[in-house]
Amino acid sequence: MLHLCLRSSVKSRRLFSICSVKTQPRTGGRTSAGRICLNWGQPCWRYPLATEVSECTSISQLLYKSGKSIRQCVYGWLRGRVRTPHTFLLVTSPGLITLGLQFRNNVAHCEEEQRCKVNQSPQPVPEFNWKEFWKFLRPEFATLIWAILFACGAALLNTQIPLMLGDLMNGLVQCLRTNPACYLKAMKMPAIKLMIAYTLQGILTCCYITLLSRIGERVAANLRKELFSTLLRQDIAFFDATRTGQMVSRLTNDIQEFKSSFKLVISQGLKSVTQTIGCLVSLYLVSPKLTSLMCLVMPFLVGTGAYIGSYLRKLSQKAQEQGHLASDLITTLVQTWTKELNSREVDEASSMSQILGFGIGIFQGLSNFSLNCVVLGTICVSGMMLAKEQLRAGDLMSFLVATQTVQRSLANISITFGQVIRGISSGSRVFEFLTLQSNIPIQGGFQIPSHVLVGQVHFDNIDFSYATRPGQVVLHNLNLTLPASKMVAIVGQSGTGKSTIASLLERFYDPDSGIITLDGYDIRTLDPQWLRSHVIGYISQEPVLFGTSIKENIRFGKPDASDEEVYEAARQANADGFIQSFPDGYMTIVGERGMSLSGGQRQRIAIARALIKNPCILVLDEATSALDAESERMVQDALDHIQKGRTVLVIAHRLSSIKAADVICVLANGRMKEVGTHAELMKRGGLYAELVRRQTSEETIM
Ligand SMILES: Nc1ncnc2c1ncn2[C@@H]1O[C@H](COP(=O)(O)OP(=O)(O)OP(=O)(O)O)[C@@H](O)[C@H]1O
Repeated sequence: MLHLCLRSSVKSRRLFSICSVKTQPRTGGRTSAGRICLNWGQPCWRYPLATEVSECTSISQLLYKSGKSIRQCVYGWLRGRVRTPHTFLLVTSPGLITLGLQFRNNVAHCEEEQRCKVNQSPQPVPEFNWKEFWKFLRPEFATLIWAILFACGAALLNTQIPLMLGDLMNGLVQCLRTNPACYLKAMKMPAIKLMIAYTLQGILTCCYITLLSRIGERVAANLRKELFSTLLRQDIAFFDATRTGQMVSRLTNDIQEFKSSFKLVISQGLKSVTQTIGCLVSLYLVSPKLTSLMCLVMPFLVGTGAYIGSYLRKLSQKAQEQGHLASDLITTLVQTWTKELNSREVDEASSMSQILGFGIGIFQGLSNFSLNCVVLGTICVSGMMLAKEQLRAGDLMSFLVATQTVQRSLANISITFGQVIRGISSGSRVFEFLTLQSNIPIQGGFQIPSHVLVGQVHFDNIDFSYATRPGQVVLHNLNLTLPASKMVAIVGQSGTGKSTIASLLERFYDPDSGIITLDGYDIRTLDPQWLRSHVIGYISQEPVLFGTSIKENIRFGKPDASDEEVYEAARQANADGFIQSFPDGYMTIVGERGMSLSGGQRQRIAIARALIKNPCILVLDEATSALDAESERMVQDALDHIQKGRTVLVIAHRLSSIKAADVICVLANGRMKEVGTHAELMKRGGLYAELVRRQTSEETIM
């Protein structure tokens, strides 16, 4: 068995397309029938050469014939005559090896990024929802097909341009050798062809980039709108469990990343793959010998570059983290101005950045050096071939331009691989939120006609825990009745579940067991939107005002309210006086979250907002506890005034404000401990009496 490799002294130019040949030698260097092995490292493709080999008289003849045979095979395959993937693999395998290396590096890098993200938040990355993606892509599908066609067209033209350049050069050399006067004539046709190719390529590039950006932007805008309305439809339990930053990140970063990846995969990925394959075939057709040399060198160079690149990326990530640490420290120091800026973190960040700079310098220097060596090597080898007339000057030019196109395309494919993985992760996160279903619908259900609505509420054997803390039972077997048009107060120590009762009544959450009824109807059968916007008026300790005018803030309670209704609600809430005293009156802008108003003024606007919907049930959740004595008196006056004729649930810390309640319920550890009027509970001398006694003595001390 004879093994010959590329570095053999055989001179035939066609032999460089083969890596090894295995034959059965006869005597005297003659060969018998055998196989030629197209071998790139490991034995892989075998191409039988029985007839030709049997005619060979020497190894060199055999090699010559085998090279020719493979070339014929390539041409044959290109013309669709030979149905074998062997030759295709021969041409593309070095590229595939290179891509494999780069892909491995990119995947490793992305996995690392993923691990970092996972470390920050223990959420696993969900699966990409192709069905959901298709819903958004379908309206743009026709445009997408055009974009793909244009991108492939541009790529195919790119593969032809080096060959055209070669033709131009060959024509030119030929003309200068034979008859320099015919220079213009010789140049004309190839130059026109090239011009057409350049123009077409430019138009196609412009078309596919425009179309892709149109598709990307439309899909992203639709995703954003749909995601936003899906988030709005979620119940409060979802917002308890999800960080605001996480939602904002999905609405902005993830959609942005997904859009960029989508565009990049079509524009760069598709184009680069087409260009790489096309140019490799062109290279082989121009010179199999030079192509084989290139294919030996390139995987090594690109692979090494990819390894160094991934090391530099890691280094850059570390330098960035160190930079963040240093800037956090600087922020702290700037806030306090206490210490000298003489820290290890800052020095560490500086030295890491310097190492990174050194690494980048080495990398760039090495890549410039090696790529220039490749060009020089190609010119040297091709110079010999030129001298022996095995190659023409134009072929050399085609070869160099096509090699550069392949290099660029391989680099782009490598970037695209990483981007695909990042895009799929971002898309998965977006679609995960898009397909969320709320446990409590935002609207839909029965609405009790207003003429029969009396506002009697009953909590029957309620058990409840928050989903985010399933181990902590907040309400145990709670029974509570809010009689129609009466005032019920709930008191108890902090954290006993008072506000939770109000949240259950508004149906922000559903109880784990038990049932809450309004006029005998289970509130789960009622329309939640109607319940919140027409039946219940909720006034909390910290009212939320929007950064718009006072009038709009009040009207928020009833969007179709007339100006007169707004003024009437403000009068009932004791707010009209101070609003009129402002230069802009009802058009006064309240500032972000109402910060340009006092606490008492904010609270009275919130009361007016609750009143404008004329609710049948009023929930006052520590509505006056954040106010000073004067503001509290004014707000309390407003509250006393508006409570008449409504069912009122008061949650209060200041027990003096609920003495007049029809029923006072004392809650401890989520259980109802005492129920009665102020007088009854004081007489009983239990928990309520103890709370009153403690609060009175605290107030006396103050
Ligand atoms: N969204 C939530 N997720 C998880 N646990 C919660 C949530 N809201 C309240 N809790 C917990 O439920 C328990 C009852 O809270 P709740 O706000 O109902 O108490 P409270 O009696 O109104 O207290 P305070 O008088 O201080 O307002 C507390 O232990 C609280 O930590």
